[in-house]
Amino acid sequence: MTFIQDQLADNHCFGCSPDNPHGHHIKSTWDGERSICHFSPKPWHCAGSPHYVYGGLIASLIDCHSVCTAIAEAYQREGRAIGEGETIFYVTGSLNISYLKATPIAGPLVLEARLSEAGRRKSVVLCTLSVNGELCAKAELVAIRVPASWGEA
Ligand SMILES: CCCCCCCCCCCCCC(=O)SCCNC(=O)CCNC(=O)[C@H](O)C(C)(C)COP(=O)(O)OP(=O)(O)OC[C@H]1O[C@@H](n2cnc3c(N)ncnc32)[C@H](O)[C@@H]1OP(=O)(O)O
Repeated sequence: MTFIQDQLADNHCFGCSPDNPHGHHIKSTWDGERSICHFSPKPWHCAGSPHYVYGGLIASLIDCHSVCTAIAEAYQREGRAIGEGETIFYVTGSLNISYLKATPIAGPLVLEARLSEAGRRKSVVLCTLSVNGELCAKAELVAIRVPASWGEA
C-alpha cells in the first residue's frame, strides 16, 4: 500500500512526518477522490474519561490527514505523482470541527476526507472521523498553498 506521507520529502510535521520520532506518524491513502487514514489511539490519548479520545488528538489527526489530502489532490491536478518534481506544500488556514459523539478509545479511528473546493491556492477539505461505522466528528479545513520555503527561519 502506498501512503501519501511516504512520498513527501523534507516533512518534519508532528502529525504526519514518518521521520519525526515523537510524532503520530499518521498514514493516509489517496484513491484519486478521497483519502483514508486508520489510527489506533493509545490509552494515554484519553480525554477526562479513560474510555474516550482527547479532542485535541482528534483535531491533530484531522488536521494532518486533511492537509495531506489537499497536497495529494494538488499533485493529481498537475498531472504529477505525489512528491514528483517541484514540492507542493499546503498549510492549515482554518479548521472547524464538530464533535458529534464521544470517540471510543478502543478505536480504530477511521478518517475519510475529500475536497469540496480546489482553487489555485486555496482548497477546502471535508473530513469525517468514525469508529465502527459511527460518525464521531466532522470537520471543514481550509488548506492554503505556500512555497516550500514557508516556515524557514
Ligand atoms: C518543506 C516541504 C514540506 C512538504 C511536506 C508537507 C507535508 C506537510 C503536511 C502538514 C500538515 C500540518 C499542517 C499544519 O499544521 S500547518 C501549521 C499551522 N498553520 C499555520 O501556521 C499557517 C499560518 N498562516 C499563514 O502562514 C498564512 O496566514 C497563510 C499562508 C495561511 C495565508 O497567508 P497568505 O498571505 O499567503 O494568504 P492570502 O491572504 O494571499 O490568501 C490566499 C487565499 O487563502 C485564503 N485564506 C488565507 N488565510 C486563510 C485562513 N486563515 N482561513 C481561510 N482562508 C484563508 C484567502 O481568503 C485567499 O483565498 P481566495 O481569496 O483566493 O479565495
